[in-house]
Amino acid sequence: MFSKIVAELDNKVVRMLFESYGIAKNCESYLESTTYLLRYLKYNTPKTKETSMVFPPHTDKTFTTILYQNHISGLKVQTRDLQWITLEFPPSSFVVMAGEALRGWSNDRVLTPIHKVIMDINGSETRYTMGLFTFLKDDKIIEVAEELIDEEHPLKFKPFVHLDLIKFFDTERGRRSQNLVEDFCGV
Ligand SMILES: O=C(O)CCC(=O)C(=O)O
Ligand SMILES: [Fe+2]
Repeated sequence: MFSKIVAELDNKVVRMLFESYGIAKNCESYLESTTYLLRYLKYNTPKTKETSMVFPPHTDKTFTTILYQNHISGLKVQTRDLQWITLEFPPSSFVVMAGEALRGWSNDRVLTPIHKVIMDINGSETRYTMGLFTFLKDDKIIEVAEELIDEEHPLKFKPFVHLDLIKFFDTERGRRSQNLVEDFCGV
């Protein structure tokens, strides 16, 4: 039930995104090809400062990620100008984050932020999160729409299949990459 409601929220956000770029016509084929993964995470309070980073910095390899947490915060996100900000979001709200595949789809207009989880060493409560992770299944081609290409934004990425991006991440070069989509399918 939870995942159904959050998947509906995801679909709404994705529709808004496509509409905002004037390419609503492409949206349904993406939504039809979307597959979802729900994950629960539990973070105990750290015993020492060294163990307070309970999820190291990373980007999600998804199309979109939606996170829901209990009343214990800890998610930190890096902005475009490399500042770390702590996201405080109450249990009645969700965070939507762009994954690497969405960065590719958007011709690098949408930021796929590096994020991490740091638990307060003075805290006494467990943090729980639920994440809904979306992926484009099978051989659905993720392709930059012409509307997203202009002089200021020349085409940056060749068409790709999401699973191939994930397979690339699973290689030595992929894991070391600081710029996953570019290294995988940069023009
Ligand atoms: O628990 C969180 O707030 C973040 C989890 C996360 O970044 C992930 O599962 O990829
Ligand atoms: Fe993440």
